[in-house]
Amino acid sequence: MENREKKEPLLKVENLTVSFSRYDRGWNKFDLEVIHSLDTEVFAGEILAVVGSSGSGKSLLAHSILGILPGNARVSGCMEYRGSELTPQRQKALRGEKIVFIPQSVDFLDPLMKVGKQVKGVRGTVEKMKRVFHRYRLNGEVEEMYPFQLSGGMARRALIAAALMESPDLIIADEPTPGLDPEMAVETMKTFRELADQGCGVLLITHDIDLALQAADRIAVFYAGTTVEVCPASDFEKGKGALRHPYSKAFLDALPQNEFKPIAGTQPYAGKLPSGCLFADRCPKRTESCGAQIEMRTLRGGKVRCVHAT
Ligand SMILES: Nc1ncnc2c1ncn2[C@@H]1O[C@H](COP(=O)(O)OP(=O)(O)OP(=O)(O)O)[C@@H](O)[C@H]1O
Ligand code: NI
Repeated sequence: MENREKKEPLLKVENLTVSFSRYDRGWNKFDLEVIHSLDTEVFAGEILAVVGSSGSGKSLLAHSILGILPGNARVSGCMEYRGSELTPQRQKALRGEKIVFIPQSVDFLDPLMKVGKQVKGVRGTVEKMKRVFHRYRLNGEVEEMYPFQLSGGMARRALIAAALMESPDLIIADEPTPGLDPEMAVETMKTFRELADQGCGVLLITHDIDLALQAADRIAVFYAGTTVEVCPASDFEKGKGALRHPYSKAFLDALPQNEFKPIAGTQPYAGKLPSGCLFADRCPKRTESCGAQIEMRTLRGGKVRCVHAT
């Protein structure tokens, strides 16, 4: 990945903003901005893990790229795939074929269609399906079952299997491992690594930082709907000192395997965001300069959105 800077990314998201129209108690319409000035890049051959607390905008980023946001969502900013704009037409043409999605919710399975048919999809072959079924320990009977007959773990494996039936260039996996036994979770990461080594780009959204560290090349940290840090995965392994943003450091400290020390306060609500740094009210380094708009900047081989990071 040394030449990454010189290469063109497979996927580029720049200045993405997503808002939802809502109605308040007086039936006045207002916009709730849930993603703000978000940038992400995924290169061919790499796994980028996206981490961050619940509600930080990870799934909405995935849905924006795929073009599957609900009708009341408004999107602005720039998304490019292989150097040209990812228009709704292109999203539709690429979705499920060159850009595959492993959704966070197993509700994405069609309840009225047999699992085998769904996994095989339109273009898959029976032979390939049998191979993928075998790899994900789904036996022949599962083919004939309907989603409601599957356990949570089986449904999750079926979603992964369905994505692997295609020959994707970009895989977007939204929390693919909860409900899987550890062995299957490792198998899934192995599959992603193999696909990345063959030239795919993988955007892996996860709460499981250990798993992310095992698999990912780079890590993007989200907070309250924006990217606060992007860095090589090895920086997370080195520990707090190698990280750049105070939130990334606090996130690492809060993990059970570390100090298990939660950060005081809560992530700000989308309707009540502060004007400058979104983390300022919980940040030990806060000063007056945090009240201004903070841009992402390059620092020590990564990127950070903080004026104090060194
Ligand atoms: N359809 C919607 N209408 C209004 N707000 C929404 C909608 N979908 C998501 N949001 C809000 O957008 C924010 C980001 O949601 P998102 O699902 O992307 O979070 P996430 O990082 O994936 O969280 P989790 O780790 O829990 O999956 C949340 O505050 C959520 O409440
Ligand atoms: Ni999510």
